[in-house]
Amino acid sequence: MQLQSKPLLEVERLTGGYSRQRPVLHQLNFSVHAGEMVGLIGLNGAGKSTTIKHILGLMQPHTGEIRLKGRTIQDDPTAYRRTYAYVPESPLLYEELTVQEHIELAAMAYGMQREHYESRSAALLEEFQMSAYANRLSAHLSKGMKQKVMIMSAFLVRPELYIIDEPFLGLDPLGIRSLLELMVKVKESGAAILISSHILTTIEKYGDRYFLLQKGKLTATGDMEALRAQAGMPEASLDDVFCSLVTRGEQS
Ligand SMILES: Nc1ncnc2c1ncn2[C@@H]1O[C@H](COP(=O)(O)OP(=O)(O)OP(=O)(O)O)[C@@H](O)[C@H]1O
Repeated sequence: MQLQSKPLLEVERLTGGYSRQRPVLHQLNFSVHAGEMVGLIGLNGAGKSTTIKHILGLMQPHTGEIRLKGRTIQDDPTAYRRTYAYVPESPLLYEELTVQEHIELAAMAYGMQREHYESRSAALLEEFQMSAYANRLSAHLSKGMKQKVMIMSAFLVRPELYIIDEPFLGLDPLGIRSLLELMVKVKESGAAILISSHILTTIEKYGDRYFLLQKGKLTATGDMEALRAQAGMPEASLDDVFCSLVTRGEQS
């Protein structure tokens, strides 16, 4: 893949976390380009969600800088936030709103025109087998259905960057397939995807590059070939490379 010269997302020397006395992330440097899917991988507690919270602008870096399309969240908070859509690990919905109302809310937050929103939302509801539930209150949805609402809201607004945190666990097989197909489609149309997941066999099939986080530090980055080379395992799967690299990291 030909990478554009200017990355969409730039994370520079990011040190951050929940208290300045005990940072969780240490001097992270990475970038994500338009048209690529990057997998953020690491053991439980490695710092994946904390990294994502910093990128979303929910947490302030202790030191370092995060830029989306060249600007920080301080430069222009609205423009910064409209560049990405976020699918959280656990669905966060307003219990008293319906599926359709949630999707509408996302459209409004991103300033979408009504005609775009209506046709796209109908297509997404169909794709995720949710048309029959469009008017159901979110309080009455199953866990996977709630997750589908978050996914549909993100894909509705067609952002330049999708930030997706562990999406595969609550979804049924058809939902997973729909999500993966959509991810391929938006990537082909030039969007970037930063996805965090422990389901490495799936990530390996779709990812262009991977960032391996260990105890808040980036210990490996690159495509499968680069990771295999670092692990000294020329034919290995991402799963095997991951296990080998993290075991060495935990012992060091
Ligand atoms: N709200 C919080 N307050 C204080 N420390 C936290 C908080 N959330 C997470 N941490 C700590 O930050 C570190 C990184 O956690 P994080 O949630 O980023 O890991 P993760 O890689 O996303 O893990 P998982 O794969 O389990 O989701 C852990 O040591 C965790 O205990």
